[in-house]
Amino acid sequence: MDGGRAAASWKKCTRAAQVLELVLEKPGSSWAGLPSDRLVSAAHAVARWHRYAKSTGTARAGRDTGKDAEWLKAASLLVSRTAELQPSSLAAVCWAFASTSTGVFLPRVMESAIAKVHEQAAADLGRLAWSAVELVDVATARNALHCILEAMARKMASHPVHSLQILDIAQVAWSMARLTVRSDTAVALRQAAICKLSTCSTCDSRHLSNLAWSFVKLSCADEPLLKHLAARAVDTVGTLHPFGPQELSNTLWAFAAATHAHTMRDADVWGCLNQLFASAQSMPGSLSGQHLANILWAAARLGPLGPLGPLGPGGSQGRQPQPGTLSNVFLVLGQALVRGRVVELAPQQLAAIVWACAAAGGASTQNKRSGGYRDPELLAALEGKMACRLTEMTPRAFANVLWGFATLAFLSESPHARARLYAAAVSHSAEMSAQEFAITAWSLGTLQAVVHLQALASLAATASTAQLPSSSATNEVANLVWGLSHAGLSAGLSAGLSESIPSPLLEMIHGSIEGLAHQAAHGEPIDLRGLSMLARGLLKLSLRDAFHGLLDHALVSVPELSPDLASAFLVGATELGDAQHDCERRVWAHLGLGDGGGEGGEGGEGGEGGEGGEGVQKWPSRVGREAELLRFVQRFASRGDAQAVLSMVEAFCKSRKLWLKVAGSEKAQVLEQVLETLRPNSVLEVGCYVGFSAIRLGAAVRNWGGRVVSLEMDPVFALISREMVAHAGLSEVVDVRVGHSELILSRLPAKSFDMCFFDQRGNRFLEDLEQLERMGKLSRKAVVVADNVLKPGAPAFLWHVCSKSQTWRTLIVELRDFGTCGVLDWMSVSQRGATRGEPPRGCDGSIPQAIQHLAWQADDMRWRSIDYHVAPEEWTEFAEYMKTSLKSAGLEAELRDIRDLPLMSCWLETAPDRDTQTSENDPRQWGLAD
Ligand SMILES: C[S@@+](CC[C@H](N)C(=O)[O-])C[C@H]1O[C@@H](n2cnc3c(N)ncnc32)[C@H](O)[C@@H]1O
Repeated sequence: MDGGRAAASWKKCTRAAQVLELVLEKPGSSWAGLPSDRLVSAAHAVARWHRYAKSTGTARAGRDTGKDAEWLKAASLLVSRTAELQPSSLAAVCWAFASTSTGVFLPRVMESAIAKVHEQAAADLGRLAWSAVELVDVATARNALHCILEAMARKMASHPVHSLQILDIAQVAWSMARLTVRSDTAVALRQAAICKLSTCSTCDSRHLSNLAWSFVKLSCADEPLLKHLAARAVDTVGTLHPFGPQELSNTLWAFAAATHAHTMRDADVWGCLNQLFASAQSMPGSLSGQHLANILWAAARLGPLGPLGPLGPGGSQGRQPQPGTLSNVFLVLGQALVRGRVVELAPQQLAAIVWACAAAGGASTQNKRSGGYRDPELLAALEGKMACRLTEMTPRAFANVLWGFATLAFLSESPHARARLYAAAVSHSAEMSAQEFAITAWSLGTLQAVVHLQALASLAATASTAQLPSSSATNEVANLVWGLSHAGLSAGLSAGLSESIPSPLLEMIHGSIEGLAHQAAHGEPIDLRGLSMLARGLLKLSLRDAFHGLLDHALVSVPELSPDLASAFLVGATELGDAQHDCERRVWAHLGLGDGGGEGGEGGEGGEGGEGGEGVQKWPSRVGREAELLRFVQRFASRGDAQAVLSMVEAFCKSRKLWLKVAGSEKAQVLEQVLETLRPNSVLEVGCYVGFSAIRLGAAVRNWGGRVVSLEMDPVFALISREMVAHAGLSEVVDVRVGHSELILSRLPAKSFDMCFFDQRGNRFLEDLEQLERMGKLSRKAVVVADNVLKPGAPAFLWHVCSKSQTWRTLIVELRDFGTCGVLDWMSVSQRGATRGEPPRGCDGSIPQAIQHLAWQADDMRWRSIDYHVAPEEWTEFAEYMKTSLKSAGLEAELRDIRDLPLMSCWLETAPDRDTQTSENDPRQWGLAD
């Protein structure tokens, strides 16, 4: 408690203290001789003293009034005299009993007080309501409160609202919220509160926080109430009654939980919340674990557009965040937790904090994007505490914790601890709601907890229909299906898994697909991310009918397919090979893009005719500059001249001062060097974009009869690439395939690759590499070249190929990125089949925490660069941070001068050992024209 308030309370309590000493400590005091009104005053004084001692935490009284023999004597005397007491005395005695833990006497006096409820003044009704909460029997408490509310309603109807005090309103509303009593009186009370708040000059912070908390709990905190509360709260900050820890925690919780606060975005309300967060940051040591949990939850829930603004880059680059920012709230309060408060947390509070950390940047179960506050020390502390309380966690807490850990990509370093948490979550899944069940499936899939996912899948087989998502909840169905499908994929089981899908789940999937038409007809928003997850999940589970149904319905109901969804459809359409449904053509037509050029075909004839000419493709506006690039190339590079196409792409970037995400300049030299040295016959590229590097790879391997497969998840880019490749005269060498690597790697023709170029999202590098290895799609001495392994980075992949796996030998080359004002970057060149020395000690196969953290930061930065503009200086700072952090993990560039590149030829073992010589150059294996 702060000094100001303590002093004020002290003054009020001086008399109470005197009475206490006089009455309770005087030996031989005779209660029986006191008249009833004196007894009531004494009870009042004792209660006041008790409350004061409790709230200040001072045990000055050194006594627990609830057990004090003298007080108990007085209390029982009061009970025996209830018939003599006036209504207001009855209310005072109830209040005294409720305040002094002498609840055993409360029911009788309350009964008498309720019998005279209509004679009570408004202030007494407030006290009575407050006291009713202390009744042990909840039904009796609710009945009493209903009587009090009725009396209050009458009072409000017959008296001017001004006659009520804020305290009376707050007490009644608080009691309703605590006892979950719903009544129309709540609305009248809210109006009375608004009226009082608009006229009173200062308010006690306790009343404000109680009003906010209670009306939000009663679901009737409307916009005017929140605005008035915020205005009074701002006046209160800095007065004798500033917000203490409990008031801060309750008020911030209430504003975050009130749906209006999210939509109204009122500058005054935001200003008030900002001040309250600042107060919380100024007193981390006074906040209990519960307060910290509430405040962090509120900070996350108010979202990146909230009073504290978006989660800044501070956390992701090891910078100290600015005061008054969301990152700083998490930093300051997170440190308070790590420094000892975690031990106080109940399981639900632990779960709320993990959830808050993950949701802080705007991630939700619908949207896993950048952000989140990922402090490994805090997460490890929370996880450690949770490990001791697993049996007390509710199913909801498990779902929240797993979602948080999956979103923050936090895997405990102890496989044992991890497995215990997952197993406990699965064992509680039978009691989970549909939403929790679906989120748990998604989380276990993301965390790659294959064994536990399989256990969950078998539980889904016996789950009650109530537990499976309703078919209208597309997002939940998608989370569930995608999560389950991930178990199959990771375990290499995808085919045949469809048989183990329980029929209620199948019905639900079909129901949700059929619901699309209804959603579209009623103008309800369609969750495209959910649909693409569902499409990928169905494909991986080989649920052909459902996939077909989804495709058919989506083509009718979704006006614009997202690239992700369209590419999943195209992968599936090719696989279904269903001429009758003509799926592939319909998807391309839906994208407004002719027939998509077919597999490895020449693509649509491009731009010789110039803008608007016949046969010219009309590209979607989102690919404006890529379409312009294609027209530029078609216009200025001679057809069939691959080198000219490459030069024109670079010229286009220079002339337009544009940065295109292509591996040009020094990065191109690394590719050339590997190609020349290794002369690979079969090359796989993941991430084709506009085909720039695919053309470079194709032009090289054509010299020795090799082939290139290049994967692109965005169908429109894939089509542009095909046109670029065709213009370069390489359609017979380069096969551009549409699809996300997650889906398409397993669908590539049965052959192995001598060289791979990874240029997709860095955090997929490792997953894709492991999948290729599992499927035996790499030749024995295959080389994997990976781009952007410093900026934004691919730490988990680097750690795997440099430190963990014994089968890879890696050279890291430091160079300048193409077109970003020369920001530093790394490319890695890893060769398979070369054994290195002993594995690092203690290496049990799990990714070290420091690497996991860097991987998450890399992903965060990548998303930020997609969502917002990231300036070159910020990239430079990030690259430096990554470099230092990777160095601490033992990962460093060995080749720093691009002129030393020829040295690579000594390092690479040439003439890769090929496993499948026979089939490699059969064009039919590649889906290319003969
Ligand atoms: C950096 S660009 C590739 C540039 C290209 N390699 C070049 O140098 O010309 C990355 C591309 O990869 C695609 N992509 C990202 N993740 C992918 C994945 N998992 N599978 C297939 N394509 C992916 C993106 O759509 C994007 O077009």
